[in-house]
Amino acid sequence: MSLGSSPWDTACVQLADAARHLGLDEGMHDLLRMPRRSVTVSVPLRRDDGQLLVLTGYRVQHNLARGPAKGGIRFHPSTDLDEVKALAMWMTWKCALMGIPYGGAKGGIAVEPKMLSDQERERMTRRYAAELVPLIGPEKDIPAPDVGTDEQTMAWIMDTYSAHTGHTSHGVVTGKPLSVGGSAGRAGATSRGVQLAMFAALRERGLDPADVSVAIQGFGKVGALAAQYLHDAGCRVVAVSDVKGGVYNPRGLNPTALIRHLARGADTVVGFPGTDTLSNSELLELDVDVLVPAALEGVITAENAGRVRARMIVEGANGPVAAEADPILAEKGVVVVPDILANGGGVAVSYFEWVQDLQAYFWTEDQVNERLAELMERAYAQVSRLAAERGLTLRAAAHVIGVGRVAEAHRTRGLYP
Ligand SMILES: NC(=O)c1ccc[n+]([C@@H]2O[C@H](COP(=O)([O-])OP(=O)(O)OC[C@H]3O[C@@H](n4cnc5c(N)ncnc54)[C@H](O)[C@@H]3O)[C@@H](O)[C@H]2O)c1
Repeated sequence: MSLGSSPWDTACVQLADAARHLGLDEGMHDLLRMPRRSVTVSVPLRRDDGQLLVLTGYRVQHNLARGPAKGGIRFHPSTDLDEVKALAMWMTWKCALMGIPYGGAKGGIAVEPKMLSDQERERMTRRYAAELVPLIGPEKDIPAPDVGTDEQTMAWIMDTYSAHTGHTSHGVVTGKPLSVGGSAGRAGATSRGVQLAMFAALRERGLDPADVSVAIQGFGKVGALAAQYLHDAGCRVVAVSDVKGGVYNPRGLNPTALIRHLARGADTVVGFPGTDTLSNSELLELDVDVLVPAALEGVITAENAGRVRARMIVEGANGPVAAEADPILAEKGVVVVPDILANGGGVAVSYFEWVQDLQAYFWTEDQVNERLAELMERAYAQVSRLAAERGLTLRAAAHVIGVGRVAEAHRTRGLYP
């Protein structure tokens, strides 16, 4: 397969590599590539000024062999079916790698949520959720937050679904507020997982996490808390960015102060006192020990991979490294801790949330964090061991494990009819 740079191309190249390594036949490879269901819905929205705006929404259930579909919902202007298919495929391998009983899904609406009022966002979310009612449910497909969505979005989806089914259904979404069946520890879970994966990779190479410098692209739900946790653990977070640009201080930033700055109403990290401004592309090429892309996919490509100076990339985002960039990074000796491992903490605690919802019995934050650490450390150890045994990159090993488990589930279940 030729190397491409779209998210779907990248996902297909990664699957093809794993399929080759596992010796899967062409039929199984096709079965694993094709999304099980792809739905495109029209999302008509009455704006506050009375105008009608018709948006396009998607939900892709990539694979259901290991359990109900699981994956986030994204509100972003560049969301399209190609992107959602890729993100859904990565969810399938991620859930399998993390050892949790889910298939993979993803959804989204092509929209800039910041251009909508709170009321418009609520009406849009509820209409989209209503279109998905026949598809989603605690035993069928369980959405969660992603780029441009949050706890409140999940509460609206849960409420809309519950209104349609006639009873309160906590387990239909995860990443909910605590007041409606959310889990302690979910908000920080992806970022904690990023930290756990990063520290495991550093320690394995004899590096002390407290000695490393880090640059983080994306200062949203994943990036901001990753900055916070890494800073608290002693790392020097020298640069962070958002869609408007980045800030840099070689002596280290104070993520707590930056988060407070945004909470007080600033709409970007750019201009934060005591920092220099830098662009997103400059951030990706900084001379740091660890780079954490935590924004969108495809930011490291064949064009800029050669200029990456970080020794390690820990993928907080899904698909930030295009397939064509992977061999360039490997050649340079850059260790890539891949998305399906590094950001698997989010879906791990989503799984815990769903388990708690189904049992209507809730855990403490310490219990959640302890079990998250167990799952992350187990997945990291399995990937690292296979990579060492077979001379694979961490990404290839992670895919071999994830894809292999899904293929095994298909073989065990057999084909209907
Ligand atoms: N939220 C989760 O639990 C979770 C779990 C696993 C993986 N992820 C992945 O992590 C990534 C970030 O998700 P999030 O939930 O933090 O989203 P978010 O919407 O909370 O934050 C996204 C951040 O990226 C920035 N951004 C957007 N477009 C950008 C661009 N073109 N260049 C630079 N920065 C840009 C935004 O300004 C914001 O700071 C995504 O790839 C998502 O799929 C999220």
